Amino acid sequence: MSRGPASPSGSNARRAEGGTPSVLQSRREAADTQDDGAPYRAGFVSLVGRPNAGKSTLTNALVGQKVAITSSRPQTTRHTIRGIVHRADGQLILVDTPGLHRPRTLLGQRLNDLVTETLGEVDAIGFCLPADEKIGPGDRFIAEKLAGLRRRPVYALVTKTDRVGRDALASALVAVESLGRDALGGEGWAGIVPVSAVDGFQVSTVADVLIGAMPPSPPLYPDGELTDEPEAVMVAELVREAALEGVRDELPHSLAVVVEEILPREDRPEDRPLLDVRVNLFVERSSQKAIVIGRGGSRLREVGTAARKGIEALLGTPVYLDLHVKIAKDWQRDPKQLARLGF
Ligand SMILES: Nc1nc2c(ncn2[C@@H]2O[C@H](COP(=O)(O)OP(=O)(O)OP(=O)(O)O)[C@@H](O)[C@H]2O)c(=O)[nH]1
Repeated sequence: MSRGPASPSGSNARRAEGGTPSVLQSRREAADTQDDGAPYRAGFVSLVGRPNAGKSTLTNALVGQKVAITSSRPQTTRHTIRGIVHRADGQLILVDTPGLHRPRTLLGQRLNDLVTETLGEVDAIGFCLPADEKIGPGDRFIAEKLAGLRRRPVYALVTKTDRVGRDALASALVAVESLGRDALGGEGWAGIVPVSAVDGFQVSTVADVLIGAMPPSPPLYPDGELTDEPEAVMVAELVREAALEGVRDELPHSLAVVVEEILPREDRPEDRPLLDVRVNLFVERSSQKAIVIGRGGSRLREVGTAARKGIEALLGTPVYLDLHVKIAKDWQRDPKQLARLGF
């Protein structure tokens, strides 16, 4: 099973384009126009920034729904997670990258490679710089990397403005502007937008600016599809594998697994995080439910233990796994149920 992040031209993007591998080329051939004559725009955006800069929180605020795992501990986002912003005038596919940092370990080097790879494919980049922290060597390192990708517009998003007063924000903006001129050369940033994902200040302005930077294109994803979260897909696979272990003949295709929620448990000490993972297993008949659960729940406990180990290894965090077995009668023959189960 692949554990790498999905790239912006990954499986779902291809699906939305009817199987064409090159999303970036084919979509430009058929752009729609809105009533006011302005073209509909759609494309890929990557939010970068050092660990804890607020990338995941801003992704959630833009999408309007919790999609990424946020935490006050740095480096929680190991995989690229996408959220999709649907608006009347365009669509943004957000690629949330892990904290870009100076490579110290092999994993760090791998992460940096992934980030650079991702950035090579997007249409615009939002560089998150927290308003309440001084610009440091980590930020300069990232800015220099971005300078190597000059073709993409880079917007400075000055995050967490709710944490500072007016004067401090003004000085932060001045510092960010000069970082852009020094590191990127020329006119520096394509734009600077102060934003707070917590109180909502200018979140829609960030979306306006980024949509304006996208190429004219028809929507790349169907409306309502908010996220293509590789974690959820992989978690579902791990549970499905564990649930089918030893009973494949009895439950050939009758098992659908849906990840309802992956959320960090609140009120945990910073050094002991816990993820709550809630998963539903759908079978077609009560006889199949009995097989999955086993005598006195013994089999379901084994399934839970096996799946939990895999999920913890995947996400790198202790996990509380909550499994529920439900009957969805004849789900394989019912289009409505199939849609609900993600088929
Ligand atoms: N007050 C305030 N806090 C914020 C804001 N945005 C993020 N935070 C907090 O800053 C911390 C880091 O935010 P994340 O969104 O997880 O940061 P990230 O850049 O995705 O971090 P990594 O996954 O480590 O790269 C969390 O504790 C957030 O709650 C904001 O606009 N205002």
